[in-house]
Amino acid sequence: MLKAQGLVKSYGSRCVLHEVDLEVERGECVGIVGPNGSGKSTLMKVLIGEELADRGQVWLDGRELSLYHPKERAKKVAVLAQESLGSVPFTVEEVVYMGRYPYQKKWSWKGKKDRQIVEQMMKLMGIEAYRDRSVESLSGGERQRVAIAKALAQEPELLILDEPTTYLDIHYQLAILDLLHEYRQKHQLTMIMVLHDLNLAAQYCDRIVMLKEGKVHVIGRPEQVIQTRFIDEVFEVKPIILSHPKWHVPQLLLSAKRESCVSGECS
Ligand SMILES: Nc1ncnc2c1ncn2[C@@H]1O[C@H](COP(=O)(O)OP(=O)(O)OP(=O)(O)O)[C@@H](O)[C@H]1O
Repeated sequence: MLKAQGLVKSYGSRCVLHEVDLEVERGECVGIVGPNGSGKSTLMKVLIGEELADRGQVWLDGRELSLYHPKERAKKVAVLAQESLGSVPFTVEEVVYMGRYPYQKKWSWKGKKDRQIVEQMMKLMGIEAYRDRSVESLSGGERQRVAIAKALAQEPELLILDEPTTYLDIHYQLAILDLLHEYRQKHQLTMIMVLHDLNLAAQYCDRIVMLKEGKVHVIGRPEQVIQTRFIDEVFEVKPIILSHPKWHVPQLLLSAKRESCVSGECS
């Protein structure tokens, strides 16, 4: 579905992506993890053509990304950027309709299919009750669900999400990732998502790419990547790693550096 080869990107004299290669199969979910400033968002931007790489190439469905007309590309790829909606003076329903923009024809705006899909996505994300509310009046978590509904209304083949669980409480983190997982399986959707939470990445991603200073440090299945050694090398943290009792994927237990609390007294 997506192939990137030899991506190099600098801002001024600072190189933030060094020879990054990535291949993502159709229907696969790939997580991008790494410390702050390691180049995750920059990689996302290069993969969707929002930023141009200084070197290297990206192919989408076998065709070089730059050869796609923006509207044609938007039918294939939807993006949920960080803070993607910000404060916009539109209603929830209007924003979800914006996801249908790539399908807009001159004389047939808001056709039956557009209406059906917008309703379906609002229902899926549990935001129908807010349809007439201004997006500005929503909480961060509610706004995030509107942004995901808009992205899915695009009916993409590839969904790229930059920290989709930002602002979401633990209930909605799981609810949204479960919904996306289910939707992905039903529709053979390919997903690439930046996640800060390594435990969620291990549970929801088929493969994980761990970046360090703009380079791919390790790539593989969760059990190949979520290892104490790599986490120490990349994040400078030595976690305890356990196997999830239900899903048998690695899960991290972080240890505070201070002495632990014993019988309620913290030192
Ligand atoms: N437009 C820009 N101009 C200059 N430097 C930039 C620009 N965008 C990103 N950078 C720098 O590139 C580096 C990588 O940034 P990027 O946003 O890709 O990191 P990230 O891994 O997504 O970080 P975070 O986890 O904090 O979101 C950072 O040092 C950042 O300051």
